[in-house]
Amino acid sequence: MRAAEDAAFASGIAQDALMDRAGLAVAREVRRLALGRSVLVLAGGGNNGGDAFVCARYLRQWGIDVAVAALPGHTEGAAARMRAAWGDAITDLTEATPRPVVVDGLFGIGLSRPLAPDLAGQLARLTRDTFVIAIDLPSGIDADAGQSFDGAAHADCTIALGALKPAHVTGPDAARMGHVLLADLGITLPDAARTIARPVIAPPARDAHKYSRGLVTVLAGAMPGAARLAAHAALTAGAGYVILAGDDAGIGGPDALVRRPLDDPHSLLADERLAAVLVGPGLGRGDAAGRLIDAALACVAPLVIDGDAISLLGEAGVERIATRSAPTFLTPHGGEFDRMFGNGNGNKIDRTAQAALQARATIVHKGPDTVIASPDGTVTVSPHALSWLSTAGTGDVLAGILAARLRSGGDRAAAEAVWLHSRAARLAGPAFVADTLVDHLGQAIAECR
Ligand SMILES: NC(=O)C1=CN([C@@H]2O[C@H](COP(=O)(O)OP(=O)(O)OC[C@H]3O[C@@H](n4cnc5c(N)ncnc54)[C@H](OP(=O)(O)O)[C@@H]3O)[C@@H](O)[C@H]2O)[C@@H](O)CC1
Ligand SMILES: Nc1ncnc2c1ncn2[C@@H]1O[C@H](COP(=O)(O)OP(=O)(O)O)[C@@H](O)[C@H]1O
Ligand SMILES: [K+]
Repeated sequence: MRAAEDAAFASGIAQDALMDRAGLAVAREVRRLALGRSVLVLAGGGNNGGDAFVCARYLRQWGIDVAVAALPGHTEGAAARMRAAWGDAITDLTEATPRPVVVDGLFGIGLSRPLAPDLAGQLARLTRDTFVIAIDLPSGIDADAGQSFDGAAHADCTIALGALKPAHVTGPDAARMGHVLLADLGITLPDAARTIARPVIAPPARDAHKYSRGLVTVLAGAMPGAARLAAHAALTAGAGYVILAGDDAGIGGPDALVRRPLDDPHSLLADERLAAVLVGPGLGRGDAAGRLIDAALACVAPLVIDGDAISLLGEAGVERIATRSAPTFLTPHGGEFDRMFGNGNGNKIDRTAQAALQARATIVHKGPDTVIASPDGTVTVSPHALSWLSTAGTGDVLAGILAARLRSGGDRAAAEAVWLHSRAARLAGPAFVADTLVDHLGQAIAECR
């Protein structure tokens, strides 16, 4: 964001003009959300405070009852000019009284340390039982989502300026922001990371047949129900032909699934028509599992590695995956990710992007803030999954959808799969069972026109 702002300034946009855009964008939302209630604007000493003074000035101009409480500020620069342009009463934070709507313009991306306890106390006093609108970020939150600080503010609505920052979409503080709105400041941004969007999925070609649509083989292990769930999801998400291979794979599941024994995995996986192989759901962690993983890594088809297979491969697996000739996709939850890539520093976006480069694989790092990173540097974040997804088996369904999308989705397969999975969860409503997700995939796909 700072680099993008500097580039905007270098191209001739004045800092005051940019701050005016920011403050005006916030003021418009405050006017809309305040519904005639009186407003208290809190302004910090930096540019976040500058935005706050601009916001207060517009609100006053529009006839809204607005008061300002501020921290001491710089004596020069754009923020100081905005403070001067306010030209009205400013109270000290300690003397301010709460109002029904509070605009938090104390700190944004310039926060460099946790809030001091007395400041955090004042903020808590002024924002308790009020409707809080945060400028860029609730004050006290680390924009890079690298760490969580005590005493940070919360908001009912947060207006992200120019771009979403990592903390808006990932990490524990995303839950403190309320509804996040993005204000376009007209700044050109680098193509760093994107949030997920509804994909476009075309129907099969006129001359499609089951193999052209994709033959998917799912390897079953100790808990065959999980593999069956994944295979059923693959079948429903658009694969032409799904083989469920396992010694105990014959019971249950749709009749359209083709069952095969797993006595010779190498020859099973040598089929040139394979669009994808999936290993991991319910695999178990014994010797048999290790042999299946070896066979899967050795095959020349695109490979999805999930669950137990990721845990079994662990750190030593990274190099083995990186040297595969065909594309590899990993779908770890947080624990599995750490087992393979370590519990390093940095936010989830950076860690996942780094892991994708290391393993030369596309990583779908799951959770409430699923991050998809590809070895070509592309990063997509899915920040709004339904928390009802936190139930056993939903990951197996995702792995199956991904395996199905590889043939037609190519580079976009992982984002397609995550979107369809998330959408199916919404369609399934609250408190669903993982199996039910599969029933809603058809509707989710129908929406992708
Ligand atoms: N560039 C632009 O023109 C535009 C920028 N925009 C806006 O600017 C925001 C970023 O502004 P910013 O960089 O000035 O930082 P900001 O968040 O106001 O805070 C920094 C001040 O707080 C201080 N400080 C830090 N931590 C502290 C703590 N715990 N407790 C106490 N003090 C602490 C720190 O001083 P320090 O002590 O660290 O030297 C510094 O004085 C951004 O989020 C967006 O709203 C938009 O208007 C578009 C135009
Ligand atoms: N709190 C949550 N909010 C949104 N999505 C979640 C949450 N917890 C888990 N999920 C999603 O549910 C799925 C769970 O996968 P996983 O942990 O592998 O479970 P399992 O192995 O039992 O299938 C993932 O797609 C994950 O992103
Ligand atoms: K703020």
